[in-house]
Amino acid sequence: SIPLSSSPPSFHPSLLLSPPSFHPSLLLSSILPSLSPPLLHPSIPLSSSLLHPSIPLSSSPPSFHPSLLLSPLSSILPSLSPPSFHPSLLLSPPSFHPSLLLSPPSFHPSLLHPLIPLSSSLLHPSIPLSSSLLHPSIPLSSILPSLSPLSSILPSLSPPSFHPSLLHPSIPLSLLSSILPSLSPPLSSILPSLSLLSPPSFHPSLLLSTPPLSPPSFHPSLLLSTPPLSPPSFHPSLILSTPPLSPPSFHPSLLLYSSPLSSILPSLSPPLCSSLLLPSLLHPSLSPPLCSSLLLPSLLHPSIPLSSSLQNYIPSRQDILFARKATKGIVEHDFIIKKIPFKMVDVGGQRSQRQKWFQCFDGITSILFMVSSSEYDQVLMEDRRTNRLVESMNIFETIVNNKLFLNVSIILFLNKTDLLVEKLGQSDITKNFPEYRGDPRRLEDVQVGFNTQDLQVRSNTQDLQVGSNTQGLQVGSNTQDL
Ligand SMILES: Nc1nc2c(ncn2[C@@H]2O[C@H](COP(=O)(O)OP(=O)(O)OP(=O)(O)O)[C@@H](O)[C@H]2O)c(=O)[nH]1
Ligand SMILES: [Mg+2]
Repeated sequence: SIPLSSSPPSFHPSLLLSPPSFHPSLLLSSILPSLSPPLLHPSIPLSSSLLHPSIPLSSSPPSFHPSLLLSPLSSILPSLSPPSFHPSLLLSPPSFHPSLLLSPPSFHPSLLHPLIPLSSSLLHPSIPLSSSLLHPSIPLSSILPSLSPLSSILPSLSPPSFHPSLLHPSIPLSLLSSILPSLSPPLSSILPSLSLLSPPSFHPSLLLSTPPLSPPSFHPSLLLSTPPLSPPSFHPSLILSTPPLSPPSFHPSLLLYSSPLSSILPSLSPPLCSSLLLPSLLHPSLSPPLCSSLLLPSLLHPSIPLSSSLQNYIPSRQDILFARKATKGIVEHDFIIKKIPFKMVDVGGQRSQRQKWFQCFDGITSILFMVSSSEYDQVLMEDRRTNRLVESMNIFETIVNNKLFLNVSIILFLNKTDLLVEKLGQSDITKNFPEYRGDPRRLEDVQVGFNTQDLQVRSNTQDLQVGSNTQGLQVGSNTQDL
């Protein structure tokens, strides 16, 4: 039902064609019902039996020949709008080969493209993964019973047929991981066989409910493996480590809510809400700037046409607060306070952004260093082995002790106190910081602990002066208090 012409530039059919992961039958079978004209032209003698997953492909090759795709194509070409589709994609030998129809690995994340309805048949005919699974407002627990066949299917599927990508990021894995142990056979017995299938970027250990995955510290970005994602070219296929595809406008960080979603997704418990991956952002019909910064729960349900629900949308203040857009590049803000001009330079904190910092260091008078105090039990998106707070402390230590900044005032903000308060009751800080000696449940203790002997950031010349106030905590630079 979504016109193909609406798809550029984020979607490119070549994504669907790259061997060996693409399987045309999977694609066509899933979109045929919704795309009658122009993709499915009656004059294309592509037999439907070829397209239906329930019919073994092996039975169809005799009746299929690529030339079947060629002749009638000319009649539909005019209706396909470049550049999102080019007939050569269908014709050129490297991209398409009939052998792809015969023995491909059977799943590719491009099949998850929003243009393609995520139907159960798309995944595997026998997996009743309904599209409603994608809607976060529907408790997964009510659907999970129907997932139970997963456990029985896993062993029986031949290796190419099952792929961890069945765990689409839109499915909160933390939910799955809490349920899967109760499945029979247990996940742990399935995992060894998964490891046989795993492409480089996936490791079954990601599925285990060890710290990174257990709520509230689970974050779907952990599924994206350790190699840094290089914005702006994220595509779900990166999860499977196929060569990076480069649609221009998508980055997984766009998907990450750092604010509690519980208020807008009341049926999900807060820890899970805080880190949902939402597929709606993948939809190319979302136009910037909405596409880059906003997510609407109403957009998530596949039955709601994205284009229509967006038409009259005006973001509320709450929507804007919930938005998350990672800073890329260097963003300057000029403003005047009491006739004094200020220039604020905002840089991104992700590892890939840090090499840009040095460009801004000349002539600065002050550094505001932001650290999420609530992330003491979380790991980096770029490197799931590194604790976020440890990473922040290390960078801060480097900055604060750098001779370049001898006369630069430095303010350390430990923000997200609200999340810290929520988290202290649930996640013991001593698990990540055994040297911490205070009361792990007392906010004041933990806040002071960030700055005193336990978690202190020390200068190499003298201890830092530490102050605290009701708003937050400040740490003086090694030359002056602030
Ligand atoms: N709950 C809560 N959320 C906060 C707080 N401060 C910031 N956030 C949220 O944290 C998310 C990340 O904030 P950003 O301003 O994008 O963080 P950043 O440090 O600029 O991130 P980069 O640009 O990637 O370096 C946003 O969704 C903010 O709304 C806070 O004190 N409490
Ligand atoms: Mg930023």
